[in-house]
Amino acid sequence: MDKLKITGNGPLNGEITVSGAKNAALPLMCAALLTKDTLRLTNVPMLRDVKTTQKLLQGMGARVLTDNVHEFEINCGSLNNTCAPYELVKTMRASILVLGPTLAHFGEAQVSLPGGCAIGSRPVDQHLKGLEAMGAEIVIEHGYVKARAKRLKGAHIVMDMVTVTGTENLLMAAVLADGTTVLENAAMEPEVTDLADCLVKMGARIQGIGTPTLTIEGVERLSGTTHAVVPDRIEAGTFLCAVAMAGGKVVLRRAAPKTMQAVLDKLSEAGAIIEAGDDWIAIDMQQRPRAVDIRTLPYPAFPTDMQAQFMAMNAIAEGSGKVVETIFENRFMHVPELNRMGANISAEGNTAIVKGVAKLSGATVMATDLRASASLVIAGLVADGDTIVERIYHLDRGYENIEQKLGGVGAKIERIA
Ligand SMILES: CC(=O)N[C@H]1[C@@H](OP(=O)(O)OP(=O)(O)OC[C@H]2O[C@@H](n3ccc(=O)[nH]c3=O)[C@H](O)[C@@H]2O)O[C@H](CO)[C@@H](O)[C@@H]1O
Ligand SMILES: C=C(OP(=O)(O)O)C(=O)O
Repeated sequence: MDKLKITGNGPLNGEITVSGAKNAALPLMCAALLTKDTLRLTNVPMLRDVKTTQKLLQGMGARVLTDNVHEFEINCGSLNNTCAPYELVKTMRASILVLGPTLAHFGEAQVSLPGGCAIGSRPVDQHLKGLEAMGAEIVIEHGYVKARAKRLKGAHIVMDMVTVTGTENLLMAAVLADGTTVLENAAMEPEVTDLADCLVKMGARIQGIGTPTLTIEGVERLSGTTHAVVPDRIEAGTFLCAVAMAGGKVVLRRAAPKTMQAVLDKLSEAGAIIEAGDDWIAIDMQQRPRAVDIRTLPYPAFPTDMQAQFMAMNAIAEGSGKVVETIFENRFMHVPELNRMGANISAEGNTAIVKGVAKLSGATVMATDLRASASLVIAGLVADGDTIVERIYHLDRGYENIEQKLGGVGAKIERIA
């Protein structure tokens, strides 16, 4: 299994191009299930999760053409199977995103229940509750969600909590429903907005995009379109943390600074000089970072997907920072691994206190989720000696060419097969 070897190598300088967002690309690929026409997506990141979604759609009978760089053409005109099997769902929870569009377009869907994962139990009750409110008959049998509805009906749905994929699933279901659906307490994440914008281009009628109340007037059919995936704010944030830790001056190209204000504010608070234009962000860091307090919350507040990376930054910062994780109940797996590298972090419940140390020391570490793995990679950039990050298939789920991108700005990082 591949590993990454990272050798602490001083400041980072140069430019990095940000990829399209994983968390936007996956629902957008599933949106192709809503039309018989071709959906053409550009700026798709080449990631393991994208390949898994491709396999999932192909297994259902979709035709998927890709240049294997960043473009996909997906046509679900001859879909012959409405099932998402356990073998694929277990490797990628986002597979649940086929449920809403498949049910809405084909009148039935079977999706393996995703189950828990390393960061939490992650139930999908809100997805199911919303679809039932729209008239779907749902049973759970043999580990599968089996849903049926001749045509979904518009409904007024108030979600119990802010759920990103829950909002996306119900939005994709509602666009083809009979009548008007109101989704309240909807997620406002930029990836939800990106999906909604693409659906509108396909002919959907959606009001309130980017707000917590989405009003969707169902239409009879949607058509194909071309859509560019929004830049990945989490990948961009990860690189900014790396520079905040290692020092240096880096410009991120093809970024979307408007989608990451909370993260940019925290980096400024840590002492980084941040400048940004429409599609670029420059970071200049010439000092040791100052520790910052963070509390994860739904967008536009600080994202849970950046919590581990900020924990790594706090680990070598001046002072101490309090990190509160309010989204997932088990998202501190990086704590013991960072401590193995010499960090001083104590965690209890959903709160971690990070006392900054002057230096980390390289070690062999591993993580069982994506962002935890990313935090270990950037910690390795500032540790003495070599850090070996094992089990990097997690990283490959969400980062495109991370070793080339960081290597391009001066990091010493290599993949060991
Ligand atoms: C593919 C994708 O976009 N993944 C993102 C998405 O995950 P995902 O959409 O799975 O996360 P949610 O926003 O749904 O989860 C938020 C919280 O709600 C809970 N919940 C959710 C649905 C539900 O039916 N019942 C329920 O209890 C979850 O367990 C969690 O505690 O948003 C998360 C929160 O920003 C991010 O960390 C993930 O990177
Ligand atoms: C938790 C994440 O992804 P997923 O929802 O795909 O597990 C993530 O991107 O950090």
